[in-house]
Amino acid sequence: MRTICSEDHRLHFPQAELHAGQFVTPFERPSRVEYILARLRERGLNDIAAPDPVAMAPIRALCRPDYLAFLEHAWDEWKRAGCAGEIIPASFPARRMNADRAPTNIDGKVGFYALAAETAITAGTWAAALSSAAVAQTAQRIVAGGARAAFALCRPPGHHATADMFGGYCFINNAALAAEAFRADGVARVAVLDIDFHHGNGTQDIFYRRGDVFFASIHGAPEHAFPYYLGYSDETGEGPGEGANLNLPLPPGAGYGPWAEALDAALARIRAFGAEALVVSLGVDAYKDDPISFFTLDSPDFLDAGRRIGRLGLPTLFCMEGGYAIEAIGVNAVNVLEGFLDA
Ligand SMILES: NCCCCCC(=O)NO
Ligand SMILES: [Zn+2]
Repeated sequence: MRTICSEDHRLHFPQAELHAGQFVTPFERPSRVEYILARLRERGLNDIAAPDPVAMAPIRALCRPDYLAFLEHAWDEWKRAGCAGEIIPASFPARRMNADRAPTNIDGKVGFYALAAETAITAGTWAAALSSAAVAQTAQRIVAGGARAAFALCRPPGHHATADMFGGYCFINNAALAAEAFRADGVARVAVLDIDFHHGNGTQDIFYRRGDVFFASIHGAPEHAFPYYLGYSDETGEGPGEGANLNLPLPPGAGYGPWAEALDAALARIRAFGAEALVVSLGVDAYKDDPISFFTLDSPDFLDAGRRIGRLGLPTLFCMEGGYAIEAIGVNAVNVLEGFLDA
């Protein structure tokens, strides 16, 4: 299995993340990639390459133009406005306010395009987000070209990003880009399976009214887990997308038993949907020692999960999402890949 990874992920490493009322070193940090690369090499998965240059047209097709312009120019505008620190959202369009018009003021614009306050933007964030998108695009082309699977070692992650919002450490939705690329390649029905602990609200939002891309997510119940405001089981899609969205929320403390049942349910629905290609939003924050999550999966469970996904028999693109138990992230992420290859 070929892995695609860009060194430019290092351009995004904010000084701080707002967590539990304190500014802490961000959980989503460059060393995550190092641990995964080390484990890939340790397990003989040495086929690791840099991405092709980013293709902007698919990103422009996925994201709203004003949002992309915001991401590209936010840092310069922020600095021109005399803001001393990194960009952190502070004012949001709240209930019964006008969420359709972006302010001119950069502080207002930041909150307009943000879905949460933990994710800072720095001077290098735009370039890093584009490099992560290029990683997903390049890995998708490998699968579209006939490979059984490929691993897009994306950083920053993407599954919380919508067409017009960033947050949850995400800026551009890499998995959605890959699903759209499969569609553009002529794959009639594509499935996105999100096994990150957190609901992939961005991916859901992007495909919610679409019947050609099936979205399934296993995640911490939204009444207890970020992103909180999407991810309920009664969200089943709208219009042409009715029935093409499957949320499988699980309660605090859920272990591999119920999690694997949810996975099997998702895989059965993906099979019934008739998917011809699969994108896996590969977050491993369902791990028992993850610092910001509440499932209790252990490392061998990720091997079994990979096997179950592999038995679907679809061309599969793995897009790295979350996972913050840094010492274990390599084992857990690569276990999914090895389980898949073993299926
Ligand atoms: N309090 C913010 C939590 C962000 C979670 C990001 C993530 O791992 N998403 O998959
Ligand atoms: Zn996550």
